[in-house]
Amino acid sequence: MESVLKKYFGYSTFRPYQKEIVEQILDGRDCLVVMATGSGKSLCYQVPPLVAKKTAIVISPLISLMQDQVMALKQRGIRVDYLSSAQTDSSVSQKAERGEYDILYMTPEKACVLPPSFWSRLLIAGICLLAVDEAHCISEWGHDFRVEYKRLDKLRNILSNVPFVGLTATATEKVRNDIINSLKLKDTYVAVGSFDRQNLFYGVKSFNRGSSFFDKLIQEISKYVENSCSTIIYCTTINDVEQISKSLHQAGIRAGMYHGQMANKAREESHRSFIRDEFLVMVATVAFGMGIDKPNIRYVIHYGCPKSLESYYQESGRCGRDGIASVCWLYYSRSDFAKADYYCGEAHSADQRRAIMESFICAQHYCMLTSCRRSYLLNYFGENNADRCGNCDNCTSERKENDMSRESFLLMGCIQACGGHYGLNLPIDTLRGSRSKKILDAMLDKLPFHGLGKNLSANWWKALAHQLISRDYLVETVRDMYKTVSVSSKGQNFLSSCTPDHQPPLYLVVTSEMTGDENKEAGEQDEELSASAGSHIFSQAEEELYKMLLGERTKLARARGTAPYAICGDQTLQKIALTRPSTKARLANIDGVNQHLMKMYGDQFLRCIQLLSQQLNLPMDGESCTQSPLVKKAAPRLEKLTPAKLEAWKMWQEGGFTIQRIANYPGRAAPIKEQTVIEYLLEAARDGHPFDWPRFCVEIGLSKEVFSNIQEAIAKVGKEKLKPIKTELPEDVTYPQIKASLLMQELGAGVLSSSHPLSYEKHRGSNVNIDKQERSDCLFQTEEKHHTTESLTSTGIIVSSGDKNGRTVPEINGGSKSTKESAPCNDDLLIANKRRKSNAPEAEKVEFREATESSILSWLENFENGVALADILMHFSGSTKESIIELLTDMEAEFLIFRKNSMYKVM
Ligand SMILES: Nc1ncnc2c1ncn2[C@@H]1O[C@H](COP(=O)(O)OP(=O)(O)OP(=O)(O)O)[C@@H](O)[C@H]1O
Repeated sequence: MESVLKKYFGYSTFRPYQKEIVEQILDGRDCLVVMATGSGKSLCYQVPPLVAKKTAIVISPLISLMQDQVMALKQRGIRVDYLSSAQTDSSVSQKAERGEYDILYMTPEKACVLPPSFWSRLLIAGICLLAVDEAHCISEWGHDFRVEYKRLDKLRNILSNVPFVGLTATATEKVRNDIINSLKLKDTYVAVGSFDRQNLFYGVKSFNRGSSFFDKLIQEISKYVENSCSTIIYCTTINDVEQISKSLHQAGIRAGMYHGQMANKAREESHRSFIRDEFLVMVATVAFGMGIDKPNIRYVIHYGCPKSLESYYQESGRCGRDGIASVCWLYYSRSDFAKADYYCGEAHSADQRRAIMESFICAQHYCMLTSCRRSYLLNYFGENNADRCGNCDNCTSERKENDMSRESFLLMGCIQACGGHYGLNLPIDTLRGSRSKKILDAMLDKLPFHGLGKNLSANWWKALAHQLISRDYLVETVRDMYKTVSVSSKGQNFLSSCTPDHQPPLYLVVTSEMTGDENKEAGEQDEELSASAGSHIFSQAEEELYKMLLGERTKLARARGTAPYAICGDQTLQKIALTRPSTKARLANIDGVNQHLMKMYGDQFLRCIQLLSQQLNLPMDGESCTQSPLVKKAAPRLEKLTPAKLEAWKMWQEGGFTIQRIANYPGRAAPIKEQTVIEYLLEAARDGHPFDWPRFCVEIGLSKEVFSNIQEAIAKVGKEKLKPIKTELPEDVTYPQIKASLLMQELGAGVLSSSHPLSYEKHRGSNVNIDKQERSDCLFQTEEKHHTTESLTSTGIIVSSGDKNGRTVPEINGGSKSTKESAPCNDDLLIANKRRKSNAPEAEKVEFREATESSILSWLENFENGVALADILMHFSGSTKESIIELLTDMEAEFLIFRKNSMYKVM
């Protein structure tokens, strides 16, 4: 599976859940996959056909979406096509029947009208799965119901033994059950991932439509365009789409339009040009939503409050799908909130109308929120999250708070006095002393609150009301088409502790609506983020190189008639700009570089990298930054390490040596302490050098349990001093373990994300010499457990020592001796032995083996999880180090092997 992943997609690791899902599908099990937008659901159905060498059928709701996917997959060397009314090539169907495709996309309409003979022939040729993408369309409870989806159950009878897979990014419990029932899924493996899109910044602003707002918006968008970043502006009306497009054109920004009243051809053309980066801004209605799969959209603007949080999540989910930090701003004005009637017009029943109203109210609350936006969004989808995400406007900006106890008392008191029968307008008008007919008829002018709030604007009071709603002092209830506002029990408690002269303090945020600064801050906050998607990880020259590479990729794509992102992703180009590989092997090892890319454009890329790097005076094969460039928070310091530290780090990270081996390395004048080696390594990690945390945790015995104990101790006594932390912990917890935990905490997202419970479950086994029990609960575990220590004792041992040049020289040790007794410096061999599959040859015979392409390949095949360079050198001791490395390099460039975490594996 991993070989397929690297070979076709260029990635060396699966994202959370992907591997499990692929395994289940390959086992023939039905699956329901509910994972965030952009989380990589497609890969779950794209990998199995390449592993099983049978066709995958994918049902997809939109022709344009299928065409995009087909275009991108073809660039990966995958045999793929689609069937729909738009398909002009009549041979596709026959080729499909002969099993000539890895993946065949089709619309639900097409799937339902294909004759039984098509399916029986395909069954004979071999089908490995039927995937239903955007599966929420099957449910009337979903926000995008499509009646044709309901008829897909017919296929279940025809393809009774083929695993069915439903995939969606938005599905409530009700919708999930609907999908399972409608598709007749059996014994379903349900994978529900987090909805959190960590790389997205969420922000909201209220605004006044007008030229000053437009000017600011255009300035903002220009910055993205200058940095070759794509933007989508979602509007709620066609009128807005046209007006904004016009303003952009007048400002000299090329932008496309997409809405329901455009002719099909014009819409397709617009979509096509955007996907191909022919223009970088798309102004659209929600018609341009589901399935838009351009990975490098950096900015999504909502111009007006969306109709529901579901659609907001879907549309903002088009942003940053490649995982690079991206920005979503929502601009709303109060007039948007009056659109409830308009949206309710779509309803077919009273229930549906209520559901639409409720969704719309939640979207309004999202707009007015003063607390963490991500937390609110995730809660809405039933997921708990920390109170503050640190990556939304409410978490990042310093908000001024004032004591608004008197105003809250007046507003809640007035709402209460009005009997809780009205929406917000009437109580607020009463407070502001209105003498309108409605107020006089209801005798609200007789209330003691009448006129007490006339010094503040109606919008000010509404902004206060929304804060009180979001803090549960007030509740909104939908009755038929109307909503009413009343005081909650929390609000009652507050009121009962108030007198007209005294109210307990109630600090609330002073929002821009309260200060009347609506347009002042439009888009200002993300200025830093918008400057350039990758600028924080680049030097100036590297940034220049990155932009040049983007340009070269565009040229290449135009020449091939495809989209630039289909050649390779922005993230891959970022890594190329950072590392500037000089050889095919180094280029091939970059995440996102697949075999097809190497074959088609490898030489061209290498020439271009070399030329541009020379122009910019950048050395080739620069230091790579493995801290994810996606999350802005953890930018590496990359300070210079002393030679001793750098050497230790290189031996460990690149050479695959253990800490013990480095401490006792024979080439050293005198051994150093293992603890010193650990310090060196931690320093390298802190300085942003690539670092294999899972292996490190295994080596220092930092289990999940120890890690959480240390976290608890830190929470209790702080992190300033080590001693108090140590005192809090059981005696066997070591200082290195504490230091490593502190550093992991400090480095944050990039490191700790891998401690997700699932990745912990996934990473079993170990490649170092610690006992079985210890290994079983390590925090980060990287390898499968194939061998126990016991099985090693029967193995013949080669003890390695090194000559002055660091070359390994084999020595013979008795075949029956225990590993532990036999050698202080045989860790590398232990690594290899432990990784060997149970059917691997029993004993190492001491021979001076020669390395050839085939001898290396056939030996590596015995090691499912790969072999470190040191092991390979030791095993093929009949060849020189240089010749072995040259061979490995060639094989890597040819995609015969691949290197992951310093281990070489057969592809
Ligand atoms: N294991 C991986 N490593 C790196 N990138 C990946 C991996 N899996 C998927 N991706 C990339 O993530 C991006 C989003 O993936 P994909 O289109 O499958 O998302 P999705 O979950 O189907 O989203 P949506 O529901 O919004 O359509 C793609 O550019 C894809 O190539």
